[in-house]
Amino acid sequence: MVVKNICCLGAGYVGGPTCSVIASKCPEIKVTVVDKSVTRIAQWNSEKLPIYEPGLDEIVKARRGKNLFFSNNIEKAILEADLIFISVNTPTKTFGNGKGRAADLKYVEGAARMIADIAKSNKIVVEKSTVPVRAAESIMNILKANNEPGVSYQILSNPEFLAEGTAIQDLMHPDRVLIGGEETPEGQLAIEELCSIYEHWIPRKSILTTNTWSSELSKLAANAMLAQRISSINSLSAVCEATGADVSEVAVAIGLDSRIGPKFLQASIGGSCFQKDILNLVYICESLSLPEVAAYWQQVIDMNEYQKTRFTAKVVQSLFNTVSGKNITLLGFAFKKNTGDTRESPAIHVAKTLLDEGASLNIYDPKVEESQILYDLTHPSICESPEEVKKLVKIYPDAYSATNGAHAVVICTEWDEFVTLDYREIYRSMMKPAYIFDGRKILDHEELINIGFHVQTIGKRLPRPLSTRMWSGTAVV
Ligand SMILES: NC(=O)c1ccc[n+]([C@@H]2O[C@H](COP(=O)([O-])OP(=O)(O)OC[C@H]3O[C@@H](n4cnc5c(N)ncnc54)[C@H](O)[C@@H]3O)[C@@H](O)[C@H]2O)c1
Ligand SMILES: O=c1ccn([C@@H]2O[C@H](COP(=O)(O)OP(=O)(O)O[C@H]3O[C@H](CO)[C@@H](O)[C@H](O)[C@H]3O)[C@@H](O)[C@H]2O)c(=O)[nH]1
Repeated sequence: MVVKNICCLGAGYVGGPTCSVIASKCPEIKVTVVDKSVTRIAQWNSEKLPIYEPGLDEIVKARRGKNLFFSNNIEKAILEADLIFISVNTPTKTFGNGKGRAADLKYVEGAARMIADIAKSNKIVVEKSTVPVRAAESIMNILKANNEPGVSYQILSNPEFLAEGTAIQDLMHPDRVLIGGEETPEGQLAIEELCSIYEHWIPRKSILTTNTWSSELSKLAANAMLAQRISSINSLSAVCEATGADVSEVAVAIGLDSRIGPKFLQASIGGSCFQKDILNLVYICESLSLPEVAAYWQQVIDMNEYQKTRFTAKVVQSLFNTVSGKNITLLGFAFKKNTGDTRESPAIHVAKTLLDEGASLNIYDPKVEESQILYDLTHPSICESPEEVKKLVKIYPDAYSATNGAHAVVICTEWDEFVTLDYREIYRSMMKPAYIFDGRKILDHEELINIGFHVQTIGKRLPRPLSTRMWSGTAVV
C-alpha cells in the first residue's frame, strides 16, 4: 500500500503543526486533521489559528484547501484514510487510580474506539500522543475486539519530539524521527510506509526504527533526561544564591565539557509538559515495582516545584513579607516564549501564590488571550472564589500600561520584547521602591540597578541600588 490519505485525530499543538508540515512536504497526500471540538476546527479554518507558532500561519495558508483540511467530520476522514495519527491529549489523571500521576488515556481509548467503530478497510494506526509504555497493546486490544470482519490494523509508535515555540523548525529539521512497530513482516511493512512519508524531507539516516516498546519508552526517557538537566541546574542555582557563585557562569563552565554540552542549562522558574510526562514515568515505575527508580525521577519533579516555590517566596519576602493590597505586574503568562500555551506555566504558580497573599495582579502576555489567563486563574484547582480573583486580576494590552503604578514586576516568560523595554520609563511610572524579579534571567541587571530598581533573579546575588546602600560593597537586596 502507498499512503495517499492521512487522517489525524486531534487538532492540537501536535496534530495541527505536524500535519501541516506533512501536507506541505507531501503535496500528493491528502491530509485531514479532525477534532471533536467545533471551535478548534473553526479556528484552524479561520484567519486566526488556534495556536501561535512561528512559521505555522504561512504553511497552513499555503496548503489549506489544497491537500490540507481541518474538519469535524471524523467518520469521513477515518473511512478515507490509509494511515491515522492519534494525536489526542494525554493529561494527568485527575481522579481515581493513579490520580495526579498516571496519564489519563481516556482520549486515546476514545480515539481507538472511534477507529474500530468506523473503519471498513485496513489501517495503519500511529500513536503520536505521548503514552505509557505498552499503550499500543491496549489500542490493539480495543481495535481487535471491535473490528469489522476482514479489517486488519498495524499499530506504530511515532512519538513527537517538537518543542513549542520552535515546532515548525523542529518538524522541518528534527534531530531524529522515531518509529516503533511489530517485529513481524506486516509490522516492518507498516514501518516502511511511515518512513516513506518522512523521507520526503528527512534523510533516512535520521529515521530510527525500533520495537514498539522502545519507541514508547524513549519518548518518556527523552523528556525525563531533559527535565533532569533543568532540575539539576535549578538545584545548583540555589547553591549559587547561598554562596555568591553565578549560575550563568557555572552553566557556561560545565557546558564547555563536551560530555555535558551547553544546551538545556538555563536556570529558571520551572517547566511544562515535562511535569505530566515525568509523573507518568514515576507512576509506571511504581506499577512495575521499581520504587527506587520511581523515587529517582520523582525528585526531578520535586526540584521543579521547589524552584517555583523558592522564587515566589523570594518575591513576597523582598516586598517586606506582605504583598496584600500591592499591585504586582506579571510580564508573561505562557510557559515559554513564542507560544500562547499556558499549560503548567510557572506564571500560574506565581499568580496563585501572590493572589493567596492578597496582591492585585496586572498581567501582560503578547500571545495569551485574556480569556485563557482568567480561565487558568479561576480554575477550581487554583482558586476557591473566581469572583474574588476576577476583582484582583487585570489584563493589559502592553507592558507599559501593565507596569504603570505597580510596586513590583515579575518576569514570568522570556519574551524577547521584555528585554528591550524602556526600563527608565517603567521605573518612572512605578511605585517606589521599585522591584523587578527576573524569573527568566533575561534582563541587564546591572543597568536596572543603576536606574534605581531593586533586582532579584535566579542563581545570582545582586547588589542593592547605589542610593540605598549603607556601606560600600555587595549586599543582598
Ligand atoms: N504540546 C507539545 O509540545 C507536545 C509535544 C510532543 C508530544 N506531545 C503529546 O502529544 C499529545 C497531544 O498534545 P497536544 O499538545 O497537541 O494536545 P492538545 O490538547 O493541544 O490537542 C489534543 C486535541 O485532541 C482532541 N481530541 C481528543 N479526543 C479526540 C477524539 N477522540 N477525536 C478527535 N479529537 C480528539 C481534543 O479536542 C484536542 O483538540 C499529548 O499526548 C502530548 O503529551 C505534546
Ligand atoms: O534550559 C532550559 C530549557 C527549558 N527550560 C524550561 O523548560 C520548559 C520546557 O521547555 P522546552 O523543552 O523547550 O519546551 P516544551 O515544548 O515543553 O518541549 C518539551 O516537551 C515536549 C513535549 O513532550 C517534547 O516534545 C520536547 O522535545 C521537549 O523539549 C519551559 O518552561 C522552559 O522555559 C528551562 O527552564 N531551562
